[in-house]
Amino acid sequence: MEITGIYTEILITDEEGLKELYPKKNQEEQPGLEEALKNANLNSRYTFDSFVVGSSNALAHAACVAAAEMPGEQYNPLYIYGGAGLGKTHLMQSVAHYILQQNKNAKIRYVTSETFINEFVDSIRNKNNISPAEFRRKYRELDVLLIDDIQFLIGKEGTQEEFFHTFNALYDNRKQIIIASDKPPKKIDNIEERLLSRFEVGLTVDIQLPDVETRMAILRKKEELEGYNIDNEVIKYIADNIKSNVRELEGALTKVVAKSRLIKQPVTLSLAEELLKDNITPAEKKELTPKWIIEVVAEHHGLSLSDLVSKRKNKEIVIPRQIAMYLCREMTSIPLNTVGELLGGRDHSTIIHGCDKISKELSTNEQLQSTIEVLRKKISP
Ligand SMILES: Nc1ncnc2c1ncn2[C@@H]1O[C@H](COP(=O)(O)OP(=O)(O)OP(=O)(O)O)[C@@H](O)[C@H]1O
Repeated sequence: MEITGIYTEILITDEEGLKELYPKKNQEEQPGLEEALKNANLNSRYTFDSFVVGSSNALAHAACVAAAEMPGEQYNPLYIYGGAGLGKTHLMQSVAHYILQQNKNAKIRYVTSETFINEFVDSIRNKNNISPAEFRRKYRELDVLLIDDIQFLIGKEGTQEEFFHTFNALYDNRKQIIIASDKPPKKIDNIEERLLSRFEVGLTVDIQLPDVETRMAILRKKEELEGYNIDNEVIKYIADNIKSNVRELEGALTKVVAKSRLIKQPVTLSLAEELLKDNITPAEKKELTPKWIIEVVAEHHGLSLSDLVSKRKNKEIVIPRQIAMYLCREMTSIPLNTVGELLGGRDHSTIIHGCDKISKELSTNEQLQSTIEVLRKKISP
């Protein structure tokens, strides 16, 4: 962390452990395809089959399917934008994978703009035995070009010029171009008008943050692909709490599974709570009021507000209700009568009883300790 500025976790395992963590499932490719994927610089796991479609990415997915079925015909260029870790690379590579499945000899290349820049600069310096002419040929003879993180290329004068000509050569020959970026073309700083107008000839689609149903489906898909077997309550917990992007969502599941295998224990809700307490996406910061606390507690337990304040006395509701009482007492100085009113008109002694019950339980119940810790973070990040 001190050196890279990135929070990194290191997992020490052996070959057997690795096989268990990453079983080779669904990775058998037909002969020749694997090599074609490698030559095109593609990750063989990024396919339409492994991509979960939800409302946040449906349009981008449909556009990619159309581009895969009729490359260069309909949406050219296809420009996909959205935040980090939301599936742009996965989706654009799925198009290439699909095309290669139809024709292993299709000339396809996936590059980040950083690689494009480096290769271009190397060719000018005649490094790696590639001349500028060869560099040009390599890109201008492609059937499909996928270029990721285009925002980093804009403004780099020589490279931008080179890219412009590459773009024109491919476009004029009706070759498919797919571009990914963290922002729409118009929002890229210093983008030249001539490049902007070319990007805008095609289709621009965005990918948004997935909703909770899509997050659940993504976790289920990962579980299926990796051969995990995880309880629904754990999947729901992760989907409810890791909202920032899909990369983190997948990382959370891997972390929980890895830990459970290391300690040779099943994946349980309390293990997930314990491990992920620093990863949960904080709720939007709001004023610290009992109403806010009650809302967060209800949402955390998958209950509606009306359930939490109702007269119902089943355990699934009573415990979260008492947790809400306890947190209101611990985190605010609002009179308990007011808390009682907010919790469905309960009297002072009921609130004291609920708070004391949780306090007592906390001294021995580790799962409750970790729930309270997570809730405190969500309430007051
Ligand atoms: N809808 C989805 N279904 C299945 N997996 C997904 C989905 N969206 C994203 N992923 C997975 O999330 C991870 C991150 O996705 P990806 O690298 O494509 O994001 P990105 O938008 O290109 O991010 P960045 O801008 O940081 O490069 C990948 O492992 C990818 O497979």
